[in-house]
Amino acid sequence: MEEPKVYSLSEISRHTSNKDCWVLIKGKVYDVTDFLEEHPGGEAALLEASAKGDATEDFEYVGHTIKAIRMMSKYCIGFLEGCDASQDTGISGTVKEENEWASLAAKSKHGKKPLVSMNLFEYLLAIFIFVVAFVAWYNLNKASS
Ligand code: HEM
Repeated sequence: MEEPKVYSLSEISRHTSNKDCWVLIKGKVYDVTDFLEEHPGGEAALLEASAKGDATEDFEYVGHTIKAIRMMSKYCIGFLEGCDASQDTGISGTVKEENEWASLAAKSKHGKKPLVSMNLFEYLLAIFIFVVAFVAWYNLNKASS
């Protein structure tokens, strides 16, 4: 099997243009030149992250989906020297889920709470208030007839 290529930081820092763009994420080096135009987060985000030296923080801050993580292997060209190539870079643990229906249902696009959101205690309290109100209404009705 072919040995993974190992690059120094100074070598990686020579590839920061839109004609030749590498990004370093969690010790892995990605040649994203062909992906610049397709990147849903825009070309500028990748170029800026590339110029920064280590794009890990920016990449994680965005919170890429599993779909994006799967795409990455296609662009991986090697490792930063000193990084253990056999080690799991752990990127998958830092991303948001691909299927975001559950979280979208829980909060709106702007991070606001949904209009109706109750926990068990609130449910029981609502039922209790309803029962008390019903009993009071029933007793009042009975007394007046
Ligand atoms: C090989 C590396 C990368 C790949 C394959 C990749 C792929 C993707 C994909 C598929 C998306 C669409 C949303 C998703 O599925 O998560 C996305 C969104 C985005 N990416 Fe990347 N990305 C990479 C690196 C980076 C880096 C280094 C940055 C630096 C800031 C970045 C910034 C963004 C931003 C800002 C968005 C838009 C997020 C949004 O609108 O919610 N990406 N990327």
